[in-house]
Amino acid sequence: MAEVYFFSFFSLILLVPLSLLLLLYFIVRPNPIRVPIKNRHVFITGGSSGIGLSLAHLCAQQGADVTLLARSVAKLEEAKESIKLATGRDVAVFSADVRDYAAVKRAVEEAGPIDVLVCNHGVYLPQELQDQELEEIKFMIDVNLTGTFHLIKAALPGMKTNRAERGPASIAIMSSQAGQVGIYGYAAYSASKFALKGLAEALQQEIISDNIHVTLIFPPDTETPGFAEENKRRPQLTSIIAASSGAMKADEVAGKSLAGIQSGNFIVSCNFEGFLLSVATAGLSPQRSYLMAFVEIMGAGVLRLAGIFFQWNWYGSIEKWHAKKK
Ligand SMILES: NC(=O)C1=CN([C@@H]2O[C@H](COP(=O)(O)OP(=O)(O)OC[C@H]3O[C@@H](n4cnc5c(N)ncnc54)[C@H](OP(=O)(O)O)[C@@H]3O)[C@@H](O)[C@H]2O)C=CC1
Ligand SMILES: CCCCCCCCCCCCCCCC(=O)[C@@H](N)CO
Repeated sequence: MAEVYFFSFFSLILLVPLSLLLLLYFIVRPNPIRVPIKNRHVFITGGSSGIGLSLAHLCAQQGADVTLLARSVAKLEEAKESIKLATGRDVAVFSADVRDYAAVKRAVEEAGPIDVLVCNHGVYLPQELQDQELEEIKFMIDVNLTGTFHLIKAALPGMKTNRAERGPASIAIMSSQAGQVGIYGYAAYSASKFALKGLAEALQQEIISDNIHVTLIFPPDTETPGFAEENKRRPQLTSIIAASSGAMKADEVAGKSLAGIQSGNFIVSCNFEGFLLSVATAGLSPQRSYLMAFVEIMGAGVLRLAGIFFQWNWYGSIEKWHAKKK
């Protein structure tokens, strides 16, 4: 009798999760992959400042041929010099606006076939939608979303050429934690960053057979020149809600990003809150890791509850803020 209980106890707390793990081990897709960086052509937009610049340093340190694209020539030259000084490596730079498809195409063609494309450029101008000028709304959509389309469309033909001999390639896209959950003051910005997830999921299915792997990165508030500018105009409630996730240094975010790209992870989170967010918003995204798939399945209910608590807290802050204003 005791043995029967013993067995059913074990089958419940051990056998069930173990068979789930085993099942996941066989069915997760796409299959796990490594994307090498050394001696490969890494093309980074917005590589002249902040997260992109940190990432450029890291890639050059690891022996990649780095190309940077941004608008300001002065900032590009400064970045080029700082990377040469730190790593001894020459970096190619192109001045173009990602909103200008012809200019992007010219730069990408001149730069030569890309192995790792990092769409990191981005602009963020927080404000309540009611008060925000349409021009600023369109600006964020045009740079963050349409600019990313421009880049990928321009780069794909070169990335596909001779891919079999060149090994696995990567397209990494910089979203934001505000691309996983809508945040006060970010109506346009969040929309532009959420949209990147749809783009990434669809694109991965289209290019998996070309051995090109998509990575979506979701940083929290990060200390960069752009963030310093943002802080001058950020609505108080935006800061209060965004503070639910700890701020990071650009170097830390770049480190997480590069590790995620090299592991071919579809979703890359950067801090603990980001990890919780990625489990809470796993949805139908591809998952290469059977362990992460397991965590997502087990965590789904609990993290929905955590999410409800976060909203309770945020709506509490909003209520208090309005009460104080009166
Ligand atoms: N810092 C943060 O708190 C967070 C940032 N992110 C995202 O990370 C990315 C990088 O942010 P961060 O490092 O703060 O950015 P910065 O503002 O410090 O730098 C932005 C970079 O993008 C370039 N860029 C901007 N607009 C264009 C354009 N139209 N065409 C070409 N290049 C452009 C800039 O160069 P130039 O101006 O010369 O064109 C610069 O190199 C963005 O996508 C951002 O949304 C996500 C979460 C948090
Ligand atoms: C279920 C568990 C939930 C876990 C915690 C959720 C915390 C969410 C905080 C979101 C912060 C968004 C910051 C955006 C930063 C950004 O993009 C700007 N700096 C502009 O670039």
